[in-house]
Amino acid sequence: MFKFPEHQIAGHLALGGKLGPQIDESGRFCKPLQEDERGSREVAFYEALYSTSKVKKQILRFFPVFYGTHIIEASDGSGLHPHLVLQDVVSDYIKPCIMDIKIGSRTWYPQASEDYVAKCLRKDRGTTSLSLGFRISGLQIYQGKKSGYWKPDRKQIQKFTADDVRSVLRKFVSSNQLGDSDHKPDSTPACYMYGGFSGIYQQLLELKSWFEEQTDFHFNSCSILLIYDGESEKNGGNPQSTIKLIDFAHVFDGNNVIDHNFLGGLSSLIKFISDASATQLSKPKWLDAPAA
Ligand SMILES: Nc1ncnc2c1ncn2[C@@H]1O[C@H](COP(=O)(O)OP(=O)(O)OP(=O)(O)O)[C@@H](O)[C@H]1O
Ligand SMILES: O=P(O)(O)O[C@@H]1[C@@H](O)[C@H](OP(=O)(O)O)[C@@H](OP(=O)(O)O)[C@H](O)[C@H]1OP(=O)(O)O
Repeated sequence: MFKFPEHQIAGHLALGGKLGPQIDESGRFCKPLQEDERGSREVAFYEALYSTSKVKKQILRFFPVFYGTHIIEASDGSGLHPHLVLQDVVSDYIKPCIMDIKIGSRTWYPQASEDYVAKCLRKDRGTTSLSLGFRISGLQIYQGKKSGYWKPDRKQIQKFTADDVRSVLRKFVSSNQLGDSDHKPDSTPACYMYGGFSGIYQQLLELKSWFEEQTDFHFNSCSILLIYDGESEKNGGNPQSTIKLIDFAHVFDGNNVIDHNFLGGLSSLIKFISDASATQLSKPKWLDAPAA
């Protein structure tokens, strides 16, 4: 039984009778193949990723597991349609807090048409892509039982300035995240999410060291998802924060050249995250102390 992914925060949505992703109860995320070259490029990328022995397991864990393609009923009622079958990367989280960050100061690619380049350039200039090397495409933050999720709409997110991005990154890990902009986020638990040996910050550094070497792929217009569990954090449990790369419709052969666009954007994001968590990148001892 397929349903609309309630925790989808960006991209094409199946809402309102449109063609979009669907999930099942076994933890699969089925993304419809776009009928133009974007669909075939994304499949080709996943096949290449898993067939090349060059990509180590340590790096593969930053991608959703790929289960091939499957023909299922499309969400728009148009009948059978091929879908990418992926791991639903948020299905294990009770209250997933998610941020979709599109990496790169340019989202167009050299092979694209003039119209497409112009469309991307407009967006890159109109958002923080050009100035910061990345932009936030979507987010949701769990604020507790009473308030539920803070999930700003697409239009609001597209207007984020560099200062908004700074503040949202802090808010993402704050203990009193409120949608209300007058409220100063308290980023006390930043050390849980961003820092620590296996936190988001360390994972991003690991990913960066791969990008400093890999020349097989150029990741145009891809996103990194930052994910943690808002519920287990509140209960003081293991936060299981993670990063996942997604959206490979514009990935091309790297032709033995470093992907400077992605690497630059990723380095900038790391700097912003490091600033957001300020001096709290390593877990202080008092956090390990048993409750009195
Ligand atoms: N494997 C996955 N598991 C869970 N959620 C996912 C997964 N892949 C994507 N998503 C959700 O769907 C959103 C959009 O994903 P994606 O960018 O792949 O779609 P798209 O329609 O190609 O986007 P765009 O229109 O930006 O090109 C993500 O922000 C995330 O919320
Ligand atoms: O509609 P398309 O052709 O699939 O292009 C989408 C585009 O509509 C979407 O913009 P928006 O609807 O969110 O404003 C782009 O997302 P961003 O806002 O993150 O730029 C998608 O990236 C476009 O898809 P693509 O990248 O394949 O051209």
